[in-house]
Amino acid sequence: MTSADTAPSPRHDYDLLVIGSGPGGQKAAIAAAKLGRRVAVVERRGMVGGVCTQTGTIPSKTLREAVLYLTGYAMRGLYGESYRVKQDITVQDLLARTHFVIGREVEVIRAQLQRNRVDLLSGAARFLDEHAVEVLGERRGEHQTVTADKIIVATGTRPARPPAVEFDDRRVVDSDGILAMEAIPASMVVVGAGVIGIEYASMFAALGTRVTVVERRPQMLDFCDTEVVESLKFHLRDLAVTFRFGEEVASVGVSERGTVTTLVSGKKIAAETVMYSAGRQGVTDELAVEKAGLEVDARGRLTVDEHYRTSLGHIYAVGDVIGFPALAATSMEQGRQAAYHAFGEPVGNTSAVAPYGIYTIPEVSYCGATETELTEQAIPYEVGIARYRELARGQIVGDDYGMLKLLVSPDNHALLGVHVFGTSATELVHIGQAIMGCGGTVDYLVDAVLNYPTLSEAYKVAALDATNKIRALRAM
Ligand SMILES: Cc1cc2nc3c(=O)[nH]c(=O)nc-3n(C[C@H](O)[C@H](O)[C@H](O)COP(=O)(O)OP(=O)(O)OC[C@H]3O[C@@H](n4cnc5c(N)ncnc54)[C@H](O)[C@@H]3O)c2cc1C
Ligand SMILES: NC(=O)c1ccc[n+]([C@@H]2O[C@H](COP(=O)([O-])OP(=O)(O)OC[C@H]3O[C@@H](n4cnc5c(N)ncnc54)[C@H](O)[C@@H]3O)[C@@H](O)[C@H]2O)c1
Repeated sequence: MTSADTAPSPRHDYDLLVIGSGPGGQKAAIAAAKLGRRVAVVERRGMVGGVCTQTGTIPSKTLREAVLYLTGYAMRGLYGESYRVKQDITVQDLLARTHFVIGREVEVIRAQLQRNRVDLLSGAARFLDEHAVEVLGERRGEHQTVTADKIIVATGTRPARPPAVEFDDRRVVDSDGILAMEAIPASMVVVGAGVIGIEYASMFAALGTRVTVVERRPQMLDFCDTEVVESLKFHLRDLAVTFRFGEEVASVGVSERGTVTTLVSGKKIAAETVMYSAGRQGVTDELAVEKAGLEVDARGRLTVDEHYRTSLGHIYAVGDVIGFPALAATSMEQGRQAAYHAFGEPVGNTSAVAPYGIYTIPEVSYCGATETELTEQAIPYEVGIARYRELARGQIVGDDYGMLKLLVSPDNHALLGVHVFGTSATELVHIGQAIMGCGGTVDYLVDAVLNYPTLSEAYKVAALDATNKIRALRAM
């Protein structure tokens, strides 16, 4: 394929048409507008901000914040196990905050698009040919055809629903349906121990729901540090979560009194609610991609090259619709990079180390390699650990379980991986990411003066731990 055509084309209504206003679509649109291009975004009514804002990242993270605050969970280390901010927490208590944040986020997104002169076209898009898209509005017969030089597909995913399971959005729900719950269930089965399943399992467990997690694989979150996952499992079990690993759901029965989940092994689990979080499916079925000459895979996803181009050089795809890693953070960056590439703007380092944040209770975050990966690749490393309970800030915030682990090369002291478990893990990880991204070594942390008392101090403690071990080894 030749390099991107950068000349504006007066032949089409827009230089760029973006389908979907999630993180990938938003950043693609604004990046192109900043380059002086005529841009439009197509989005369904009531879905501005995408899955991210309406049903995924933002509601789940706001719900988690409300759970942490109202249950007093984070303060129990200081005030005792019976500490609560509110005794009888209702769904209304939890969802009020969520609706408020979603509303504000939608306003921010609309304002950002407006002030960058990006047209927001309301409706569902479908391809007519490789440059023309029809936008179908909510009302019958309401449609318009728009043409564009370049098109970016950012249509995301929706929860995969196994055909054998009857979802009633009341007792048997997915991660969309859970946001419309009428009451906090006393018991719940979570099917699938992926990130979505474990985040919601921990939230409901903190609310006092008896949660059973059923997962087909023998383990959960196996891309994370093993020790961190063990600590998380310990904490969740302490909150009365039961894990059924290596088990598969055979059927889910529903009655007025609740649900019975039958596993292939014959076990039966009674619960008020069943939440399915067993993967997601690309939203391409209404897009008529074949009219543009494109194909999707069995899970509705589009395949792209390293510049996010589909098999057609002028149609790009970004975000969850292209699959792994399927994060809001990576989707935004893919959107920006696709737009820059489409209009010939140089893109920076595309292989920069990216963090992973899992908003369980307690939270988990990491960047770089895990111990398992380094061992498999026969790369030597030393481990430096800091435990929150030995940090003054850890005591102040009442976190006596958190830890930060650095994986360090004994040869050149390069930081190979950073793994954090506990309070503010998803924020703290960025210090390590910055050092890794700039090619720094752990020596910087050994010599650095950090604010005291902070959780960031964990970096210095862990760096000293790793270098002490490396020095001891050298002295042998
Ligand atoms: C419960 C949950 C929690 C999550 N938590 C996190 C987290 O903490 N951190 C994180 O980084 N990621 C998280 N994610 C993942 C994150 O939400 C996604 O990676 C991100 O939203 C993907 O962005 P996207 O640009 O692909 O578009 P999406 O946000 O998926 O939005 C796509 C948009 O395209 C629109 N669309 C689809 N088809 C059409 C069409 N034909 N015409 C017009 N519009 C169309 C849809 O209406 C939708 O609004 C979470 C996801 C879920 C479900
Ligand atoms: N904090 C975050 O960054 C965050 C939060 C939520 C979601 N996400 C993203 O959303 C995406 C989707 O997450 P997800 O958790 O739905 O999907 P997933 O594919 O990661 O996990 C689904 C899990 O369900 C299991 N499973 C499937 N069918 C089963 C069955 N019948 N019985 C038992 N177990 C079964 C699978 O083995 C798998 O472990 C992920 O790729 C993730 O990146 C990110």
